[in-house]
Amino acid sequence: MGSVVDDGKKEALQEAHRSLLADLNPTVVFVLGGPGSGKGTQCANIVEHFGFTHLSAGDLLRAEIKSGSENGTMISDMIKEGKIVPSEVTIKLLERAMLENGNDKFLIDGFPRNEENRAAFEDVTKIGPSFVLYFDCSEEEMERRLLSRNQGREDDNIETIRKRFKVFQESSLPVIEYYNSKGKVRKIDAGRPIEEVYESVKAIFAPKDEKVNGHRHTLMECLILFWMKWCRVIAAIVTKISDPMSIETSQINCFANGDCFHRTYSNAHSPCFVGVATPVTTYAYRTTLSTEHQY
Ligand SMILES: Nc1ncnc2c1ncn2[C@@H]1O[C@H](COP(=O)(O)OP(=O)(O)OP(=O)(O)O)[C@@H](O)[C@H]1O
Ligand SMILES: Nc1ccn([C@@H]2O[C@H](COP(=O)(O)O)[C@@H](O)[C@H]2O)c(=O)n1
Repeated sequence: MGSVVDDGKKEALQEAHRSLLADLNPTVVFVLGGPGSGKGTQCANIVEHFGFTHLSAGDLLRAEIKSGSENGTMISDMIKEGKIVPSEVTIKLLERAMLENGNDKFLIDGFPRNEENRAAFEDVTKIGPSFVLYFDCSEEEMERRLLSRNQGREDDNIETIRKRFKVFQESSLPVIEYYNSKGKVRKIDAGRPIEEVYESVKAIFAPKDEKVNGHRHTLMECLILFWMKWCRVIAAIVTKISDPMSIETSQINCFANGDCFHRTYSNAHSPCFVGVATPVTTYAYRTTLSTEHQY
């Protein structure tokens, strides 16, 4: 046990860390879903393509046990029982990991696991998630995955798995419902093969700028085409005035029909279709408002 002075120093250091983190004001995405729903697997993909840092609360707790910390035994006992470790411990680990890493975009996987986790994190760090990625998967499928995970985890046995499912239903789902009531949940059907799940994940993380720029660029193309066709008509009219016999009907037709411009943007799911029509061009833009992404 530390002295009062040591405790005071630790508190001051903790406060300094908090204020640094608040200044950093990182983007945080909470990644939630039942045990074995594929959170870690998909986080690895997101890290690779979207520059986030993956922080798994479970991994941090397991590392804390290995480090020989004074909380090690308590954490180990909780994990074996599938119980949720007190927020204070997990939040300190998360804060430290965020500061040490230095990135400003984090996927926080497996946290908040209950209402206490959620309220304490927001209260202490003053950070709210940009959104919550929720991997929805049946217990049957999750059980199958966990029993064949083979990573030597002490909690991947049928007895503990059942306890973890119960904790997820009773404590974690209400957190997802809380964020859903704030419009922050992006729900993914996680019962599909890894690549298919990632397609849905990707659609959520794809930078909006890319879509906006793509949109502008296409509109610009439309305007250029439109302008070029007017130039050709004007040229044809001028030619006709100067030499009435020289014009070919194709010069007029190409304006009316030849280069109708169709461009669609789509990514598979239920599309919302927005079309803008001009006399000579049709510009079509599809955005995906996949119902899957709404909780
Ligand atoms: N879509 C999928 N289809 C089949 N197997 C999958 C899929 N996603 C992940 N898996 C496999 O299932 C197991 C559990 O996946 P993962 O560790 O990503 O889940 P998790 O949600 O992070 O679990 P936990 O909460 O217990 O840490 C792993 O062996 C992984 O390879
Ligand atoms: N916020 C959290 C996250 C995890 N735990 C404990 O760790 C176990 C394993 O978590 P995974 O996300 O790696 O599956 C979990 O069952 C809890 O015991 C926690 O307490 N709090």
